[in-house]
Amino acid sequence: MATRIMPAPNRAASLELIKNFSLEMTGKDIAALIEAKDKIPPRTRINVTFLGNEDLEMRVAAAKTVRDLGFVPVPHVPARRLASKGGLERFLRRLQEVDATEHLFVVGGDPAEPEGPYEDSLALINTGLLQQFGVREVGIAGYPEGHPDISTETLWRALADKTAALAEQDIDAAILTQFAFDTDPVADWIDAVRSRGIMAPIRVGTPGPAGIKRLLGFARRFGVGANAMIVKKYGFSLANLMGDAGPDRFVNDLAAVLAERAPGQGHHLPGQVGLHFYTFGGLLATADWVRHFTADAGQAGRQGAAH
Ligand SMILES: NC(=O)C1=CN([C@@H]2O[C@H](COP(=O)(O)OP(=O)(O)OC[C@H]3O[C@@H](n4cnc5c(N)ncnc54)[C@H](O)[C@@H]3O)[C@@H](O)[C@H]2O)C=CC1
Ligand SMILES: Nc1nc(=O)c2c([nH]1)NC[C@@H]1CN(c3ccc(C(=O)N[C@@H](CCC(=O)O)C(=O)O)cc3)CN21
Repeated sequence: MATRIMPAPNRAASLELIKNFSLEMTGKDIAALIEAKDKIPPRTRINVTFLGNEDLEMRVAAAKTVRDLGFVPVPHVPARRLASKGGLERFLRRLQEVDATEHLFVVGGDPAEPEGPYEDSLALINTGLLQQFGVREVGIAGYPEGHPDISTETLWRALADKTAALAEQDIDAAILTQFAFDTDPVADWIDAVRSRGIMAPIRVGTPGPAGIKRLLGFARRFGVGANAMIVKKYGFSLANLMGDAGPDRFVNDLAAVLAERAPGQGHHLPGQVGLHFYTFGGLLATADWVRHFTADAGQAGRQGAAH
């Protein structure tokens, strides 16, 4: 694929894309969140992962801390990691006790085989339990670059089934994507989602600023494409594996590409698109990066207006 010339940054579009961003933390990032709290706008949505290396108390404590600090908790509920219906109800009840069930992210879960009764996130949505625990919006996963273990056809069918199931239960849906380093697949995937009549808000998974080796490590761990051309386009070179890389180019390029894709040129309106930052253990660095990027884009916009 010829390397597309990246469009000039469109500051207004970048500001539009980054406002109402969401963040992700793990159950081990409570101290980091407390340290970063003054750098994060009030009512920012903060996802709390449910990985194999935390326990129930940590996950509930993290969700409680998010709510207590004035942000909106979005706990992850990975279907395959729940051992029983009772376990799911216990988790949802504990989250409701700390006012953290309004927004959930319901995801399959990385285990190759389910550890309990739920094969996938649709099965969990179809239990009908979510409304009983006050759930108002469910985030579901999207894959602009596909998934290493799941066929693209299966992913499209799952996306359609989940959004339909949530609509039937009168629960709002939001699509949260796997992170990426290349904007072309993301813009094309957004077009494909809208062409299927799925209009749910999309939050594009974006790598927070982190060490290049760490970013590539997570890319490999989660099956995210990161070949030499793409990481160069993102802004770091495989030759130089030291130092940090931030998503400046990714955010500016995606915003500009989406702004260029006016309807009528064979594209669909992108609809509501925002950014979800995977902090990769760098919550404060990500919060700082967002503040500086937003200030710079705003300032450049004002200067531009001044010319
Ligand atoms: N932030 C996070 O925690 C994220 C996690 N993921 C991972 O992506 C995978 C799929 O999640 P969803 O899109 O919610 O799928 P899903 O639960 O909607 O399932 C879609 C289809 O893929 C199959 N499937 C689900 N998880 C699988 C797995 N681990 N291995 C093989 N097949 C699987 C299901 O049987 C179903 O047919 C999960 O492993 C999930 O943990 C994806 C994105 C973000
Ligand atoms: N397939 C898939 N599974 C996932 O679990 C997953 C994705 N994709 N996409 C992106 C997010 C990001 N995820 C993570 C998971 C762990 C850390 C992390 O910082 N782990 C550190 C510290 C230990 C901890 O906090 O758990 C580590 O070194 O593992 C970050 C992001 C989970 N997510």
